[in-house]
Amino acid sequence: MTQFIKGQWVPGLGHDVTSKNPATNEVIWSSKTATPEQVNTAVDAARDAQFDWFMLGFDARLAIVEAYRTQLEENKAEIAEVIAQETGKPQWETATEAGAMIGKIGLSVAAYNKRTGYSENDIPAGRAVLRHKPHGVVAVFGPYNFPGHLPNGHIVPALLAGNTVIFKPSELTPKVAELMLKLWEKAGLPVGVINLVQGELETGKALAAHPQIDGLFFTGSSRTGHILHQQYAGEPGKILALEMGGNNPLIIKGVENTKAAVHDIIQSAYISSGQRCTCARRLYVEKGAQGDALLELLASAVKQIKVGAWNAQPQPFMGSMISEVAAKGMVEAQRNLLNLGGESLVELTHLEAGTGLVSPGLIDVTNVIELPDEEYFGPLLQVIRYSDFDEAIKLANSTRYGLSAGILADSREDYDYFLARIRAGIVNWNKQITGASGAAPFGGVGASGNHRASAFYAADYCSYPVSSVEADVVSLPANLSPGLSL
Ligand SMILES: NC(=O)C1=CN([C@@H]2O[C@H](COP(=O)(O)OP(=O)(O)OC[C@H]3O[C@@H](n4cnc5c(N)ncnc54)[C@H](O)[C@@H]3O)[C@@H](O)[C@H]2O)C=CC1
Ligand SMILES: O=C(O)CCC(=O)N[C@@H](CCC(=O)O)C(=O)O
Repeated sequence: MTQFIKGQWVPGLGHDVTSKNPATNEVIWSSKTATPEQVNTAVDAARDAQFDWFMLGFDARLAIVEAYRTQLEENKAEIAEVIAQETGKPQWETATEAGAMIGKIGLSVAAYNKRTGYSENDIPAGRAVLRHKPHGVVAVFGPYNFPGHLPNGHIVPALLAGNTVIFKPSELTPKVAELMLKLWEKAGLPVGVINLVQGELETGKALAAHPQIDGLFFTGSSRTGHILHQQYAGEPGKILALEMGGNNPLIIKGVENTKAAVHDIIQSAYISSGQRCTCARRLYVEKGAQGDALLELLASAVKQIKVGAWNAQPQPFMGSMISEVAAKGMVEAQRNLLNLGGESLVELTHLEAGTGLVSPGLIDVTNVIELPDEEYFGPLLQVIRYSDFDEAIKLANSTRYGLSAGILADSREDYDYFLARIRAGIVNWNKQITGASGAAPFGGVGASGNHRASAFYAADYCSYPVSSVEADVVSLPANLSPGLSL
């Protein structure tokens, strides 16, 4: 029973699917996909539930969302364990993901009030009132890398605003989604307010193309996001929020504390085995002795990064990648860069056949004439040596993406210069470029998004403003317009 449709757990009527622990290849979940007909039923259920959910009012909706928070708190250890088992991320890391899911409730309430909510201003003989209304029925598509936190970041604000939801998680993380829905059910969510449809492309396509969807909130690859963007062309009435990938640059310039810089680089490029949209992919290091020393220390530290299963003790820094296919994809990406003239500083290797376990890689691509502008979604950092700062910034900006970017530099002037010129939605100074705050907007420009930032600004795409000019009774104005007499 893996689909949650109209308040009932029902079996999928499509084909068989399984989910595996990528560190051991052990099957941890199996089921059948939701068919397009089941997607229709889910959308109908969400439509039937929507007006009553909205009319409950914010406080009553919030009470249910708060009950969900209690469920998250009480089941935090289980959530962290299921995420770890299904994604391969180490437990220390998935504990922070479970914590972020809990934190999302308070942040979403604050964002609802600050970004949307209700306000009024007195005007002559009346008032101007601003309210926000939900779009209606929205679809939420989640990625595999944060299978709890990122869909949660769409679902919670969508529900608070009064929308109803059909959630289509990544086919690689169905077990996490099932657990989330069980917690919503326990929180007492009314029938039809959230529906879960599990499946692959067929399920996703049926949902995205459904005529009764008022909006689609997507976090995933740029490739899929672009398909959805084309699909929604000519549909101005539907809200589409796309949170996509990046080919993120990190520049190093004039840093005294090399060890600290190496730490920030590792946290930027290798956390979550490089499977974060914010991860640094391109590292710009000045030519010369200082840059050489930094790279030497970096290569040595990268070689020492511990990789292991999600539950290994002591805990590794990097867990498994999501699948063996993803691991092989990274080996292939490295091979391509070597063929183009790259020089391996630390080789990325597939550690164990049948698993997603890879060691982190570092590759110097300074001599590659045409560096592919691709997001290699794994632990492979490309190094580019530069001669002057303007060149580094120009190279950093030579991407169609624009999600995150950073500079490690002891000079504030250098940061200001970089900040003014770099094109990205998240720009950090002397901090890792991963681990964005949910109290800030989160989104990129270019091929990284469609200007619908998420996190604190998710409230914005979950409702539309309704402006009213109101008076309690119909009254004649003190002065009539010229040419009128009554
Ligand atoms: N900007 C952001 O906030 C974030 C972006 N990402 C990006 O997500 C990617 C990794 O996640 P993945 O799960 O591989 O993304 P993906 O694009 O493969 O899948 C995302 C979702 O879309 C569905 N889907 C795929 N093709 C579809 C189609 N043609 N029609 C409808 N639905 C379809 C999938 O089943 C899944 O639910 C990376 O590129 C990463 O950078 C990940 C996390 C955060
Ligand atoms: O949505 C939020 O609350 C903040 C955004 C966030 O958590 N970003 C993380 C993960 C994004 C990813 O999947 O790569 C980050 O910046 O590391």
